[in-house]
Amino acid sequence: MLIKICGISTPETMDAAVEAGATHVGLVNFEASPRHVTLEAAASLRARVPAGVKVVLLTVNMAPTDLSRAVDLVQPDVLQFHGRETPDWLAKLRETLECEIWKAVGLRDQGTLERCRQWIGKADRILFDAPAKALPGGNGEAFDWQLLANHDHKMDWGLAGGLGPDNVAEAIRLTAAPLVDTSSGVETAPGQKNPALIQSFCEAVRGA
Ligand SMILES: O=C(O)c1ccccc1NCC(=O)[C@H](O)[C@H](O)COP(=O)(O)O
Repeated sequence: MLIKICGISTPETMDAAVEAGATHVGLVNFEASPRHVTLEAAASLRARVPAGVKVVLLTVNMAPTDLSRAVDLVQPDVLQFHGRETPDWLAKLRETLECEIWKAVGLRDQGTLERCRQWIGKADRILFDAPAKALPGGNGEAFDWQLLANHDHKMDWGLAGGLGPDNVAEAIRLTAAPLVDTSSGVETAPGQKNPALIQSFCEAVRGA
């Protein structure tokens, strides 16, 4: 089971996520987010992460030149896109960059799920999240997990949106998600990650 702790912004919580057994750690580069880290700070946090744990850099509608600087500086294992990026652009990045390309999609209804087929062969993984609200992600809201129950997935995927230590086991049971992602659910306030909650989340996933 893959576990992503997203929106890490301090060395202490990065270390806590790694020690708790996260397989992926997320860094948000989006100024409107309470979890925003500059590319320089992201590079410094990235340097603490041991081989074997994948670093995910999140961007929203980043210009191609800025993206290339971000990749050079942070050297992420995964780029996660939360904006209006097109399938063709992501496919091109997938061909040219060495990192994995993930696309986050706000899952509103069955129609959204069907339109997600457009990412097959264009992205390495799709991350089903709650529909965007104030932020494109990290809003701490769950969507209707029943949409994914028994769904015939044609590409790698993950589940995000309002997951925390108390509900992640139920989410896994209902959806059989191979990867779960949390941000707000392991915080005591927006942007304030808590090591004990990170540990509880990882334990709840492993116990599911
Ligand atoms: O976390 C943010 O602030 C954020 C801002 C802009 C784009 C994406 C963002 N987060 C993306 C994530 O992968 C979150 O972990 C995911 O949306 C789940 O968040 P939450 O519901 O708070 O657990």
